[in-house]
Amino acid sequence: MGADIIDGKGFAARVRAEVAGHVARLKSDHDITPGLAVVLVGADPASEVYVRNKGIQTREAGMNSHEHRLPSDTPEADLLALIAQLNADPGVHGILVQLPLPAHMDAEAVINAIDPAKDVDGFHILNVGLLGTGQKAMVPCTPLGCLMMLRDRLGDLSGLNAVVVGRSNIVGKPMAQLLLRESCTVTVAHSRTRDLAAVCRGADILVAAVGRPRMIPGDWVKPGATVIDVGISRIADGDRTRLVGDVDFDSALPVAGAITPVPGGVGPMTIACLLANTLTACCRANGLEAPEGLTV
Ligand SMILES: NC(=O)C1=CN([C@@H]2O[C@H](COP(=O)(O)OP(=O)(O)OC[C@H]3O[C@@H](n4cnc5c(N)ncnc54)[C@H](OP(=O)(O)O)[C@@H]3O)[C@@H](O)[C@H]2O)C=CC1
Ligand SMILES: Nc1nc(=O)c2c([nH]1)NC[C@@H]1CN(c3ccc(C(=O)N[C@@H](CCC(=O)O)C(=O)O)cc3)C=[N+]21
Repeated sequence: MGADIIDGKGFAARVRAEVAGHVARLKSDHDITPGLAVVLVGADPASEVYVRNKGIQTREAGMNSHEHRLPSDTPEADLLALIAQLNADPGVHGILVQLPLPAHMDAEAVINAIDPAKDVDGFHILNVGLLGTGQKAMVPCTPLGCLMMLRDRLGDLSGLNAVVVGRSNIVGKPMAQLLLRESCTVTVAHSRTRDLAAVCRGADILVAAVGRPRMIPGDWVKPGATVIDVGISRIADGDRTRLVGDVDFDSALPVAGAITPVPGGVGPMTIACLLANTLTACCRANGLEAPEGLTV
């Protein structure tokens, strides 16, 4: 026995192909090409990799990619001016400002300056409120990707015990909202949670979004549970480095029913969902129905 390894990389490739199909039809039927603008402030090497991958995959899906790189000492007013320009640009349907931002910037103010209809990260307060009240929202990419994998694996999620470890605005909280919408019984755990091991052992669905390498051992996993590992940490491995998740994969594998690997799990789905959200935003901006299955 042993868990099925959920192939996020393969799943993401299928989602991107589906997006590309819709993009081609938007072009042929309506002469519209979705456009995604990604803004990177500063030169964090990990962010550079993500932004480059996003650009490549955006173009592969047939969309226009607009990359804006600003120096780390850019005044906040200049970033807000760029956002205003992108908000007004009819060729830009999605705007993503890579986080974290430099400390001198007010990330909340920056995010809330984005036109909510173009907020493909789903971080704007309007989208957070729409999601929380069950209305049509832009849904954050990482939780959306996790939900797609869970639905694919489990079908109906209603009544299942879901534990989300982590309560950030970008992963933990929106993940909990989505699971609640699916009628799971949701527990959100965090750094103050008492007896996290016992809480995790009750989970039919365990989503780990903490950022502490391999903090969840196999004996915290309920036998047969579906484990979604969002965490990505770079650790030393001899004289090289490698990526690991929040879950200790080797000890969880014999216990879980299914588990996402790191890398190759949630990460690729995040980018695929960013493209899906850009397509959704573009359709809605043009008064067209967004394709089903690519959003909630
Ligand atoms: N695969 C992907 O596409 C993505 C991956 N990530 C990765 O996911 C991870 C989480 O990211 P993010 O949500 O932004 O992180 P944050 O640092 O914003 O949040 C971490 C959360 O983990 C909680 N936490 C910290 N220590 C513990 C502990 N010992 N026990 C239980 N909970 C704890 C914190 O609790 P408290 O609130 O009490 O401080 C907090 O709620 C990171 O590794 C990040 O790199 C992030 C985005 C996308
Ligand atoms: N506004 C904003 N939106 C984000 O969605 C956002 C962000 N800021 N800041 C940083 C985090 C992190 N993030 C990842 C996306 C893809 C992978 C990914 O594709 N990972 C590959 C590995 C990539 C590698 O090898 O480094 C994998 O897990 O297989 C990881 C992490 C999006 N984020």
